[in-house]
Amino acid sequence: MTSARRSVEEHERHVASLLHTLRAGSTAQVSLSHALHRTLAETVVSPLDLPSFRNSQMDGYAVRATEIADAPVTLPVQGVVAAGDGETRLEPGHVLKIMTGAPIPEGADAVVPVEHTREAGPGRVTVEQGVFAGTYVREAGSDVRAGDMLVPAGTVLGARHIAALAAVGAISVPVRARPRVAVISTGSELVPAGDALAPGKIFNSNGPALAASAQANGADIVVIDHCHDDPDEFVTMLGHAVEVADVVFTSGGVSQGDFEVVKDTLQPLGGEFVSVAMQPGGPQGTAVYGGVPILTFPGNPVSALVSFEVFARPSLREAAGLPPVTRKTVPLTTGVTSVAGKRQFLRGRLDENGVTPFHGHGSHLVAGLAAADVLLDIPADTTSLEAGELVKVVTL
Ligand SMILES: Nc1nc2c(c(=O)[nH]1)N[C@H]1C(S)=C(S)[C@@H](COP(=O)(O)OP(=O)(O)OC[C@H]3O[C@@H](n4cnc5c(N)ncnc54)[C@H](O)[C@@H]3O)O[C@H]1N2
Ligand code: MOO
Repeated sequence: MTSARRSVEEHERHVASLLHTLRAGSTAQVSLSHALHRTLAETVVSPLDLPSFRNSQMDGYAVRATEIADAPVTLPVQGVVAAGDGETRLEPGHVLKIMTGAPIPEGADAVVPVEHTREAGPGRVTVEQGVFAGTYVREAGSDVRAGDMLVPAGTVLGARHIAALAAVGAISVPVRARPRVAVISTGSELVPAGDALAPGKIFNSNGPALAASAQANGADIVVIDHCHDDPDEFVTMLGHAVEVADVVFTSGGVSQGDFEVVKDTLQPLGGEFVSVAMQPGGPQGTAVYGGVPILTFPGNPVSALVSFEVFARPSLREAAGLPPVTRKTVPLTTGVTSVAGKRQFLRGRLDENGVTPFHGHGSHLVAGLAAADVLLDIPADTTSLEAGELVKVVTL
């Protein structure tokens, strides 16, 4: 029998302490092409000035501003400087045609855009407007200086950070290691996609869903397996999983039936199986096997995902260096009722008017789960809320 009743908060603390091993904070060096969405483990300092040399912001003519102060002025064109060219020198009394990104010739101090000039016969141009020194010149180091911070530690790398890192020539970056997760779905009724659905059988949805949830929260999936209600098979599978994973998530086999493979195997080995005062996700278990923490989630698909959300997601995100999930407080569009003494996690949809809870509460409603974009978190001591009252929601 289930041994004890726990509040959600107590079980959260218990799981968090069990998963402290994930927070060792190891780092990995990954190539920049694999760094998207990873968390930077150390601050990256720019190894060079950006721009690394003075260059033109416009296609036009490099000039000495004092020589065109009385524009319109016609001057000989000394030549052309393209992007990628090396250093050049502007002779006094001349202009140099210049392209965007090309190095500003020594002696020049401004660029006149081509639109403000006109050709004045072979090799000559008339500059129609004067410019101040510095106009359309991108100074070396005006973006970042060598030795200054480019991207701080703890940044979850997006395309914009990759742009800055690539611009200074970074080949690889130090990132927080991803927690390695094993997912084992249990149940003799389960068949994998592609197999025939014989009478009494169902497709395994928890395995792919838990794996996707873990990946979405910074984890690498190292095992995804399915086990029949067979303790020997389960022990063998678990043994393989703990060799390669930092944490194992199981689903199913934890309540009060005759074939509770997870509970029946792990309880005699010191696993704790409790009833948590929440709905869905009441039957929960934890164990340590081969030194690796195991979280055993209930089998109903909604219960499994809500369990992940409440108990696993915070620790996984912390281990991966991802920011904590934020909760919003929003008004209800319709009233809700709730069971006294249990924290309810209702599925719902959020829009500009507030959150609309779904009315079917069954934990097997997996298609309904797909239609939800938030979970409403109704406190254990609340039994009803009116439309317009505020509730906490967490984005799925
Ligand atoms: N007498 C009692 N019966 C039940 C209780 C209880 O307190 N007393 N609790 C109910 C609640 S609440 C839940 S949640 C479930 C949890 O049961 P298990 O964790 O043992 O899960 P199973 O019995 O293996 O499966 C439950 C349900 O979910 C389906 N399932 C399981 N795994 C998958 C999967 N990978 N993909 C899709 N669907 C899955 C399974 O076929 C069952 O329909 O127990 C209640 N019973
Ligand atoms: O916890 Mo069960 O999750 O209510 O269906």
